[in-house]
Amino acid sequence: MELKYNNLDRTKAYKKLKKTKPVSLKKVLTSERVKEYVVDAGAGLRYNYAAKAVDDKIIELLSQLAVEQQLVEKYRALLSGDVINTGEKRKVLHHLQRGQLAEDVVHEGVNLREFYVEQHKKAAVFAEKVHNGEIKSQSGKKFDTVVQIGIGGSDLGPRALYYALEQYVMVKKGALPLKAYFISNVDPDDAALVLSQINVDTSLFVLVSKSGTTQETLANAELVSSYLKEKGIAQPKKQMLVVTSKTSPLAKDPDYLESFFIDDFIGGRYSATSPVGGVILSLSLGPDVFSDILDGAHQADRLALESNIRKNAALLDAMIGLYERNVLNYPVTAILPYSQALHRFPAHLQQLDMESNGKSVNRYGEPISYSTGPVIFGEPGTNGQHSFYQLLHQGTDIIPLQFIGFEKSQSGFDMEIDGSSSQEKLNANLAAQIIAFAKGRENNDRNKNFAGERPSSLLTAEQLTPSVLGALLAHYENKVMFQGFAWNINSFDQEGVQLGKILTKTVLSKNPDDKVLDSYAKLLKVY
Ligand SMILES: O=P(O)(O)OC[C@H]1O[C@H](O)[C@H](O)[C@@H](O)[C@@H]1O
Repeated sequence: MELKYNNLDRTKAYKKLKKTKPVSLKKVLTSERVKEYVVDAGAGLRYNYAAKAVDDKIIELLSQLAVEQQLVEKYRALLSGDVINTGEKRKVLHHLQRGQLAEDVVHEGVNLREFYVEQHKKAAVFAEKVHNGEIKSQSGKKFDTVVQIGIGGSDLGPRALYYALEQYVMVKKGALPLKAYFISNVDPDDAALVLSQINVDTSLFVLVSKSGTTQETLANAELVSSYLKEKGIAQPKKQMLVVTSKTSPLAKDPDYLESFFIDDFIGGRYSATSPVGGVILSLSLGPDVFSDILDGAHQADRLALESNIRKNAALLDAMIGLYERNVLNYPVTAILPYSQALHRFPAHLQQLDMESNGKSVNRYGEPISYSTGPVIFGEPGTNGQHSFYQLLHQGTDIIPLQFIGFEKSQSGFDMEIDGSSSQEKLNANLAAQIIAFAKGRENNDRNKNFAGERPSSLLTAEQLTPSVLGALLAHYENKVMFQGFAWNINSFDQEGVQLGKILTKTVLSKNPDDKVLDSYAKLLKVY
């Protein structure tokens, strides 16, 4: 099928959506709807949209929009290796890291699925050798710690996934194969704190940079190397692994203990299921756990091919999000996991969503006249309830909410206090919030009045397991992708991060040609 890339405001369905009347949650949210408005999101994850301000008519128009913008067809084209990242003229192949859904993608004579599988296997074999003591530290000891040095996509996804499963693996395996730490910020206090907490003699370091040129990561690698030398480790690179692309300056250095490769077709924020996440997660949690994450992600990727919007959780979530952004004009979306293990997951989604869809030009570089990606933020519940929920309930803006919740805890550590377990209390809070936001409560005292009509969705599963986590990760990646297609933007480049990098260089050269920049640099004692 021939693909057409049209701006959102040129579609018929969008014009019809603009004319629809808002749906009242107080009227439509029934217990039947809670049971019916559910879609399988893969690996036991379910997307419940009963408390979203949509009805059958709006969903039908969202479905028409998805058809008109050829969203699933564009996803298929992406899977087949089309150059979807038009800005950088690149294929977009993160899905291929976790399984094949289209014909082989061959680039310059290389079957890329085979290349990705080979790198995953290499990471698994390496991790096993570290775990069984075949690969030891320079002083002949077994490694017990792994530290990732990377930033942005080379940090946020892997870090969020590690914390999401740390407890789960400790309970399942009795102990973590290796404990993981992360150094990302060029703020020297970040590295200092991590280094003060570990035994460097038994620590492996994973230097992760797709480009191999990121200032913060290279500075931290040097900082760590010199610290290791100070601590008597003669060859720091022999305790360091590299994850990078084959074309990066880091790829050529044979002194590192081992190197793992990705390619230009895996965007940083989409790289958690590549060796960027795979090396540290295989070392810290085990290759079996990483493989289950890939499996869950693949299940979600497969479901995202479904053309019926009511059976395609990522597509439905994407289109409801678009309706909230472009028709209801809500500028922010909150991610609220009722799971402490997901405490870094909103931070990952901030990059995933905002770096992908924070764009003002279409894929051809032409200005667009409608809103694109929302501001994303979030914190786990119930902590957030005691922090910013005041604004969510009674603030002047309506902020759509994305709840995430699980029936069971990961640890099983719990007891009944005042007639309920802590897990029951957690989920009672979650259920209560959904209703409080949707239905509100009238009070003659305006200060105590809850207007309600604040929409939310709920992603839920029995437990946060590796495969559920993989499905959750892929669900959001695919949601962001579908929204980008619908807005006709390129979700896979990030030119917006460049200007700051360029100006930083001019400051560090101690001679910026902008006088105001010079004043700020002096104020901050850069020179
Ligand atoms: O992996 P690297 O090449 O070091 O890149 C790390 C990060 O830095 C860049 O500035 C981009 O904004 C991110 O998308 C990227 O993930």
